[in-house]
Amino acid sequence: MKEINPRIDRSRKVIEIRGLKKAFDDFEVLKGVDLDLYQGENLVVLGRSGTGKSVLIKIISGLLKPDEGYVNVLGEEVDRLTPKELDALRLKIGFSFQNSALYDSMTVKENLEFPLIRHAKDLTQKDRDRIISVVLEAVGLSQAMNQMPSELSGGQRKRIGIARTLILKPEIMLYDEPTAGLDPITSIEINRLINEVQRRFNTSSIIITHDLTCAKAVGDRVVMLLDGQFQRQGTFDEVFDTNDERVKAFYNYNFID
Ligand SMILES: Nc1ncnc2c1ncn2[C@@H]1O[C@H](COP(=O)(O)OP(=O)(O)OP(=O)(O)O)[C@@H](O)[C@H]1O
Repeated sequence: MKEINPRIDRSRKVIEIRGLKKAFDDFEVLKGVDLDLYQGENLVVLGRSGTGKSVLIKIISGLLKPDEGYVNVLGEEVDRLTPKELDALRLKIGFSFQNSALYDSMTVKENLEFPLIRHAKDLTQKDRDRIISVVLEAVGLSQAMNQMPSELSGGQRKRIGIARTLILKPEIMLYDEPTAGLDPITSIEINRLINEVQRRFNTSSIIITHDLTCAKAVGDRVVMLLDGQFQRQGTFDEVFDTNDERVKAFYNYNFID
């Protein structure tokens, strides 16, 4: 069980969502979702496949428009931003998606340099080298600087993917199924890294997962999306301390200790 991060600032919400609704044709995916993410917090969103977790992330990042509701990210009402303002907001959000693949023809260093060249044009080569060293060290892979992605294990590639996301110093990290497809030992390493990123960079994160070992290891707070709404919220143990058969079924099906 994770010890709750003492540096969480509950007076500062980095994401605030109220009454969020989203339907596709007549299929209601989100039916009135309320969510707060506090500065420095790791919030885990649990839910079965198809419950709308990715839709929620896409709405937070402005890729999808809500039908109804209020979505505020880092003080900005996402729905009201111009495309340019939205681009600026997205630079403050780090996306670690399942399919955020590395460029196979580039070395690790070149992969990490790419977002800096694109989005931080004022930096000198010396600045870029320093930032790359810091993030590689943070993910424990300083020695991989000049390797090609094909020479790395799945877990190492995942770490480099997270390093590439961190390189622009995001205020919010969104992790979509961070342990999917990894063996249990590598999953534990990624869970540790998510906590390390929180501690070192003071980021606020949403972690979407079905992996209950991951939820328990990284979540300061856990919410469960069921039937289009957050039915349960609290610490991992609080969320599962219930007689709700749907929640018990999710636990029994997913938890491997
Ligand atoms: N652009 C879209 N058009 C139509 N339906 C969509 C669209 N995006 C998502 N959906 C539907 O919304 C529902 C929720 O999808 P979502 O991808 O958010 O699920 P999820 O909880 O992330 O699942 P998984 O864990 O499998 O990724 C699904 O039934 C999906 O088919």
